[in-house]
Formats: sequence, C-alpha cells, structure tokens
Amino acid sequence: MSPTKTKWLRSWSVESDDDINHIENISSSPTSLMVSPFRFFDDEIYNTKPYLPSTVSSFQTIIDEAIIDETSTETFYPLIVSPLQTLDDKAYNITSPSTLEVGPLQTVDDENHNPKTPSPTLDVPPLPTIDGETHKTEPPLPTPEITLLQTVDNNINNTPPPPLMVSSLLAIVPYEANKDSIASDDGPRHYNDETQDLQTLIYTGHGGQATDQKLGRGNLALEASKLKGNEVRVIRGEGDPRNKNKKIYIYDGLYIVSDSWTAKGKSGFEEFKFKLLRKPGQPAGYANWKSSKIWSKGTDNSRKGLILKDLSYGAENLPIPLVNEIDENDKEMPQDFSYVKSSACSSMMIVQNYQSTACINCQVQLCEDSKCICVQRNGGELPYLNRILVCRKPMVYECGDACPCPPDCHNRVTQTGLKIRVEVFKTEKCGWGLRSLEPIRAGTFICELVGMAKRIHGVDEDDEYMFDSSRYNQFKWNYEPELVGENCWDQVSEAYKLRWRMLVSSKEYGNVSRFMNHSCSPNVMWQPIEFEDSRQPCVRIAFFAMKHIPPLTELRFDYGMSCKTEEVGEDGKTIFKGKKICHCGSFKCQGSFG
Ligand SMILES: C[S@@+](CC[C@H](N)C(=O)[O-])C[C@H]1O[C@@H](n2cnc3c(N)ncnc32)[C@H](O)[C@@H]1O
Repeated sequence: MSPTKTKWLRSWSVESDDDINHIENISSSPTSLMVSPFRFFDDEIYNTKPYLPSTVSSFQTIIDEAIIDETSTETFYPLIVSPLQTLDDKAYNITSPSTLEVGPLQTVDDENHNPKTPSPTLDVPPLPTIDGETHKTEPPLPTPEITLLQTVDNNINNTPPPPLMVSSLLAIVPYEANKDSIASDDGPRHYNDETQDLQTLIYTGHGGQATDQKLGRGNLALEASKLKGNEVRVIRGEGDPRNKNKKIYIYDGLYIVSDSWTAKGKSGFEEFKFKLLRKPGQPAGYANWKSSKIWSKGTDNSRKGLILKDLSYGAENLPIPLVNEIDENDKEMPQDFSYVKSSACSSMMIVQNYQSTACINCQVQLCEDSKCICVQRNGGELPYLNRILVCRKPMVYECGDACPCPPDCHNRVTQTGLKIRVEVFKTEKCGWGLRSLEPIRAGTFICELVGMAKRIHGVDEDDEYMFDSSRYNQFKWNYEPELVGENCWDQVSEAYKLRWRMLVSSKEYGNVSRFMNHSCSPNVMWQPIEFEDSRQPCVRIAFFAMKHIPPLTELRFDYGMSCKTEEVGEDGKTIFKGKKICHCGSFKCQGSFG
C-alpha cells in the first residue's frame, strides 16, 4: 500500500491555463486532490491504454510549440505522435505508422509507448474508460463548435519532413446558454460552426480572431489532410450540464476532410471552413449524447419503445422512463414489485446501548474540518470532495439525523435521493437493465440499494434480486484505480471485513438499483455508508460511478461470487463458478456470477 494518501479527483473538464497551474501546484502536496478533465474514451473498445494531458489547452499549447515554427516559411518539422494517436487504431481501422516517436505529450504514457521517455511534468492520472459492452451496441457521442487540437507527423529520422497530417480535432459544442461566446486566444474557441447532420462537421479554421485566418498551422494541416485523404480524429466537446463553465469531451471517431473554402465569419474576417465527414461503420458517438439530452427532458412522447414515463410513479424526484427499444410492440412490464425510494434504516439494525456519534459540537456548518467527529470517524478526512467519492472504504460515515449540520452538508451525499437521470431499458441478453441519461463522472453517487434486509435463514436461494455482501471475498476496499488514481489511502486497511453480512432483497420492494445488472467489468461499485438514524446506526449500501460514464451507458456492478461451486481447471488451479451464466459481454468476463 502506498505511504502517501494522494487522491486524484477527476473533475469535469478544465480549460484555462490557470487550471493547469492549479493542477501542478496542488499535485505536489501528498494530501491534495488532483483535478483532471472528464473525457470519455474506451480502453476496452479501443484496445489501447490512452492517456491524455490534463487539459485541452495545455495539450493544444504543447502541440503548437512542438510543431510550429512560425518564423520560418511555414515549414513543418517532423512531428511527434500525441496521446490521441494512441486511441483505438484497431476499432477505427487506421493503420498505424510503424515508426512513431514519442513526444512531450506522450510522456504521460511512457510505459506503453516508450519506456525511455522522460517523466511527465504534470501528474496526469490515467484516462477513464467506459463500459465495453454498451459501446459495442450503443457507443458514445459528439457536435459543432470547434478548435484545432493538434497536428502530427510520423517522421522521426531527420529525413525531409513529409506534408503535415492532421491527427485530431477538438470540436467544441457550445452549451445552449453560451452559444455565441468567443473564448480567448488561449483556450478552445467557440465559432458558430454548423453541423448539417451528426455525420458531418463544418469546422472553422484556426486563428484570425481580429484578422483574416492564414493557411498555416492547423489550417494548413487540414488542407494537407484533405489532399492526402488522411483520417482525422475528432473529439467533441459539450457544455457540462451541471457546470456551465466546464466542458465534457467525447471522442467521436474518424473523419475525412472532404472540402474546404473560405468565407467571411461573424467577425467580418475571412475564415477557413473545412467540411468533415464521419467515416461509416464506427460506434455512434455524439449521436448518443444528443438523443439522451432529448430523452432526459421526458417531453418526447413519440419516443421509440417508451412504455412508461415514470416507473417510480412520482416516488422519485426525477421520472424513471421504462423503454423497450428491442421490441417496440412489446409492452410487457418488469416483474411486479413496489417502488420504494429509500430504505427504512432504523428497522435494519437495532444496537442496544448505542452511544450516539453525532457531531453535535461541530462548529463548522458543512463538516469538512477534521475537528468534526463524523470526519474523524472517516479517518480525519472527508471521503468526498465536492460530493464526489474519492476513496472506496470498508465504511463511510456520513452525518446523521442528530447532527446539527444542514441537509447540504458535504458529508451527507447519499441521503439526498436520486440526482442522476436514469432509465430502465430492455437489454439484449440480461432482461431489464438500468442506464444513464446523462454523463456521470467517476465517484458520483448514483442511488442507494433499496430492498428488504434478510436474515441468512430467510434467504430464498432463487431470489435473483438478492444483494449479498459475503460474495466479495477478495474485494479490495482501498483501491479503485479509476476512482482514486494510483495511490491508495494508507489509513484504510485492505484486510477489513464488513461487520455484518448484508443480505438485501429487492424482489418485492426496491428502487432503480434492482435493475442494475452484473458485469465482470463494472462501471458502478457499491459502498457501505453508515449514519445515525433515530439514534441507531444505519448502514446502507450506496452505488457510485467507478468510471466516467457517458450517457446511454448501461450501469452495472459486480455481483460477486458465492464461490460455492468449485472446479479444478486444466492447470490444476481451482476455478470458482457463480450460479448464473454471465452475458456481460466484457472481454474480462469470467463466465459466471452470483
Ligand atoms: C437484480 S436482477 C437485474 C434486473 C433484471 N435483469 C430484470 O430484468 O429485472 C438480476 C438478474 O438479472 C439477470 N442478469 C443480471 N446480470 C446478468 C449478466 N451479466 N448475465 C446474465 N444475466 C444477468 C439475471 O437473471 C439475474 O439473476
């Protein structure tokens, strides 16, 4: 276990150079939090280990420095392959050049690309991934406002540089509220680039905020890509619906530059326009995002396969649509159950002579201070940062009903009900499932497990809706790489076992969590939470995103394995088998679960 307790919190995207400096500063402190962009790329699908620089603007800046010599006569030097180049050559059928040189940006992924590359200057956490299966069927997303991100070339032998090729574009789509905003020269710019459809992008060239744009830098690179028919990777950016100053980025696959021209922009100066066409046969990207935005509003009554607008019948703050897109005519509902929003805690565990642990003397209203008793119970540090879980632990102690702090206390994250828009949908192979209708960042609380607490003797062996904490024998409490970065929290013991075996069935009573299917490569994890309720310790299971999850992605957690069935494999090792055959579709699939 690491001696440090650095926690990296991947935030939604940051853009300004100030943000970069901020990252450098805070990452030097062992107890500080690391903020990095929120982007969706899929290691499993793309079969690579892509790493990105910590912000788009830093990325852009470094690339510009690396490839541009504006003092010369627009000669481009041999370039460096950037991290984006490491994304998914296989899935998108690009033939990678055989000789790739690792440049400054590549230093974030030395191991994969070149072990001799110097260490990165910024501490960049690994790129988040998204669930594999979902993306095979319903991949991620993107739209139309753009910034040229980088240009690359592959020549490393000091031979005369070939014509420049464009590798990647960053397409920034303004959030509705800031549609016409013009960003500074440093950051990604907002142009009114039009998208005719989701397969076509009209990209406004680089430069020229107060002058005509020149055929240099990225514009020249794009022009060269057009002439050579090179593929261009496009990353779309959208405004973060939860934070209007931030953006979320999604890789939208390969495009071809089909046309270019110049036209007078809104500023009155000449701008380059490039028409990019998305290559067919790629996983959907931006299209999903668009759809989920419309669906999450719940106003589209003509939506294909919509069976019910709200499965919770008003119990939740947000409606829970029920959809069957696989067979629109099939209006069959899920098995009968009563929708219950939250567990009745006090009935779950009665402890005689229980001593209250409420932070009654806490002077700090929002319970962040280590003097707060509830914070102390968490090892002296809040497990949350901006309501995002930053470390998985055997137990998280939240403030309870006897604590004087308000409902929005930073240490009451799981008691506020469903905040994420989700829907119940028919899956191909696993019955009903749950999926997000909005992007979810890693560490976000999704929902609690609601059901009937059971005693061991009262367990129905065939209950498919049973949560059993004892199925997780080799569970690592203290380490979720995608959540906390590389280092574990030294104050948490890996050996810790739950005090109680928790058996909860949501067969008859439950909330959305009862529809979460199993995956051997999950994007959701469970976390025990304790807080006081009616002078009793109340333990609940809460579900958190363990990865950044794009909209329309199925939410799945690992059901664990009871390890009752054992077999000896060909190599003589014992293989544990779960009760059920798994159809999660992950390449890490163990074949069974439960
Ligand atoms: C808690 S329920 C999940 C919701 C359920 N799919 C439904 O239609 O109500 C658990 C059941 O879903 C199915 N299931 C969940 N994950 C699965 C997987 N990875 N492979 C196959 N079946 C799965 C199994 O029938 C399992 O017993």
